[in-house]
Amino acid sequence: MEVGFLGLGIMGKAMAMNLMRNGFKVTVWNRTLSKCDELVQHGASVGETPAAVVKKCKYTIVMLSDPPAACSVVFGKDGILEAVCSGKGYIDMSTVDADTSTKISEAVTSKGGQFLEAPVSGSKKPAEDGQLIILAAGDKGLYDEAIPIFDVLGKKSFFLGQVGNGAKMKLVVNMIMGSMMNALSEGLELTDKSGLDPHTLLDVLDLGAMANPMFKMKGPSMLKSSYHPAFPLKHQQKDMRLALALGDENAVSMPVAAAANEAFKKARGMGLADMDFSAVYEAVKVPKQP
Ligand SMILES: NC(=O)C1=CN([C@@H]2O[C@H](COP(=O)(O)OP(=O)(O)OC[C@H]3O[C@@H](n4cnc5c(N)ncnc54)[C@H](OP(=O)(O)O)[C@@H]3O)[C@@H](O)[C@H]2O)C=CC1
Ligand SMILES: O=CCCC(=O)O
Repeated sequence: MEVGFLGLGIMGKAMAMNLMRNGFKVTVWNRTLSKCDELVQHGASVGETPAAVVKKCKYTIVMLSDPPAACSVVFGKDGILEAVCSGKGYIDMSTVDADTSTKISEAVTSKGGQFLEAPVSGSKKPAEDGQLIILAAGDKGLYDEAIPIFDVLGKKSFFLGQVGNGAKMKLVVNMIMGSMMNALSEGLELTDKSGLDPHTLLDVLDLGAMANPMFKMKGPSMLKSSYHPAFPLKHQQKDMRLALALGDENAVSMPVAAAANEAFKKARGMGLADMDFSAVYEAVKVPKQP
């Protein structure tokens, strides 16, 4: 099966490579075109523009940073609206809000194309290993056709109904994740400042009901101040912002998430936007006395 892939950041590169390893022919495009080179070495073709990719491929997958990026490849010059038509499937796997997804869906379907949103849970390693969790919504026919793609990219896919539902579910999941990361950061700092060993806290947490892969994986590197990005902090803050807007829309008070968002904003202000989201620990730490 031939698929197009737009967006070769941390996730897109891993996902496109995985598709190629599993026998898919892939045509890639990235705003910074040089990022296509490594994929070309592994057998990918390059499309000069998003429109050129859609023209060539029956299915096009998109994995871009945020709502403005997702919109730019659709509505911009040489964007997919210039090529999408009946018989073309457009699958946006970026994390965006429901309004953005709906706007893109309406534009694609008005040209006769099919649209599916399919944001994912799971980070760089699950993307490399085909172990993502796919939260799809939109055109059920396209979802069924895309199952061979999702089977390679993920360990489980959910079809959640109308466009917007996948985006909302993803934002809820990441809102919880961001709040948990803040709770862990505060716990590590409190342990340290109380004269206890934060490594012991990680051991205790890992043995009890709060044990989880995220604390187990991120905790030790946080204690080394090592924040090589798997999930960039700027994207986690974007997700908190979009989740809080969803809470606003539905009159759901979320003081814990709001406080976590403030910590991610503070971390961005400290220049940590491109570090892993666990770098929020630096924003939570009590400043050392001179
Ligand atoms: N990293 C993770 O663990 C996970 C991320 N996600 C979500 O997946 C999406 C991608 O994440 P990730 O790969 O980490 O992000 P990266 O920051 O690594 O990559 C972002 C991609 O978006 C492109 N881009 C940004 N702005 C524009 C624009 N205006 N026009 C065209 N292209 C643009 C970048 O192009 P360029 O190379 O030119 O900058 C790059 O290809 C995000 O929505 C994120 O929230 C979801 C699950 C896990
Ligand atoms: O959106 C990013 C999610 C990262 C993860 O699920 O580990």
